[in-house]
Amino acid sequence: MTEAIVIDAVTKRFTLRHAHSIKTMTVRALKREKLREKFVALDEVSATVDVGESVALLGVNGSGKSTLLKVISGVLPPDTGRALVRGRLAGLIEVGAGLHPDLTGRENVFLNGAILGMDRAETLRKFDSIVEFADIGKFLDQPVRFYSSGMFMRLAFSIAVHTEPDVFLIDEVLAVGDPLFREKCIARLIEYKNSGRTMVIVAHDVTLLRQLCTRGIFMEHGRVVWDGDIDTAAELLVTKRRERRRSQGFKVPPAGAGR
Ligand SMILES: Nc1ncnc2c1ncn2[C@@H]1O[C@H](COP(=O)(O)OP(=O)(O)OP(=O)(O)O)[C@@H](O)[C@H]1O
Repeated sequence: MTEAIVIDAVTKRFTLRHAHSIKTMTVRALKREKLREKFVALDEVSATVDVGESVALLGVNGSGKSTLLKVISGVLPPDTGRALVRGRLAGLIEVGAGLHPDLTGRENVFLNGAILGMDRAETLRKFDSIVEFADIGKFLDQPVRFYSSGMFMRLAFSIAVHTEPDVFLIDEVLAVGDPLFREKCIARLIEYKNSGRTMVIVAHDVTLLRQLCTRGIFMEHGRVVWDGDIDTAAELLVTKRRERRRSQGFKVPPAGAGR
């Protein structure tokens, strides 16, 4: 099998600042408390994804999923280790990622298309199809800053999927927008997957992840704790979420009672 993505011992640290004003800085300094500290968001993460695989990244909030996708996409450089991607890459990593707020929908199709590797001729050829799928109608010539979050996502998704990427990275974007469009995106992603391309998707919706992926990577505190079948990864997520809610003082129904 050829590898589409290689993640090799990736570590990423962030600096957390505890003081954001001179006043709190002074108070903390007088109390000899730290003004900042290093936080490890990814801790020696390694994994490979073969061409044609659809992989779900799961974990409770803050476990490092988005950071890992950003490193894979090249948006964020790792501190140590490396991530390699083979072929054309498209990432929907933050809502509206790649769209410029001051440009119109039409202009963004060309700009974002180019960023994602399409030349003008290819964008022109696909333009009508992109606009039709995005269903932004009369807003096409409005700056995208006036779009609703659903419209924003529809356009970003439509451009990205029309670039026919070899590797598609998707972070939570399907949580935005109306249910009909979501269904349309899911159908498109299933088509994409069946065409033998590679996808890594982050979502909190376990049913969706089961629909799209057979493999799940479960992350906790920036480490991979499970890399295997999606059902085990999904079970882990349900269990960890329950534990987290319980530790926060919420009453949690027993396992199996309405996930
Ligand atoms: N730019 C940043 N500066 C400082 N800390 C950051 C930054 N980006 C992420 N973090 C921290 O790194 C940790 C991992 O964040 P990340 O967004 O990767 O988690 P996640 O698993 O995707 O969470 P969620 O499910 O909430 O999206 C979090 O504790 C987050 O606060």
